[in-house]
Amino acid sequence: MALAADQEPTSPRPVVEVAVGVLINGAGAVLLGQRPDGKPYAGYWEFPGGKVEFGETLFAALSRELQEEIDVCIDQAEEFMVLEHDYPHAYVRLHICLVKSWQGQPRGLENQALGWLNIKDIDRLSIAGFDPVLPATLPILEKLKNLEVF
Ligand SMILES: Nc1nc2c([nH]c(=O)n2[C@H]2C[C@H](O)[C@@H](COP(=O)(O)OP(=O)(O)OP(=O)(O)O)O2)c(=O)[nH]1
Ligand SMILES: [Mg+2]
Repeated sequence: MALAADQEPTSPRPVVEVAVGVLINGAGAVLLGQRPDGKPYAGYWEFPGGKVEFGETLFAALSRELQEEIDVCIDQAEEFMVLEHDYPHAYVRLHICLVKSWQGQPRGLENQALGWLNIKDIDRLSIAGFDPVLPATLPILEKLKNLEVF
């Protein structure tokens, strides 16, 4: 018996692995960037990062992306959480790392705005000037509220 179109088995969507860096400074603030024009969800705030390339370790991908996007060289990274999200443009798996030590002053190399958000202001994103945030970035911010910073 033929299956109706909406019952046909669908091939799984490829998973796009993404390395995401949460830079935390000495004042308990995290760095967000605004997605540049031309990318899906342009204008939305996110943590710096991007797609892991074939054969790359997570740390190598994170180091490369943060160099390319915000011109910093990271000294270390700690795994913080992993989450998946099904966007219309891609099914992504985000590997989120905390970065507490880096070299250089962050600056937007893709003409993107950057800003430091104090963890205490996570419930006031709009007032703090970080609205809208990417849908899959919100659970990261939720978990950061529970972080014992210092
Ligand atoms: N960097 C980053 N990506 C995120 C976050 N939240 C979230 O859903 N994403 C999604 C959006 C994208 O689909 C994907 C990251 O891809 P990207 O567009 O940053 O990739 P990329 O830097 O390699 O950019 P490109 O070279 O492909 O243009 O992960 C986040 O907080 N940071
Ligand atoms: Mg990126």
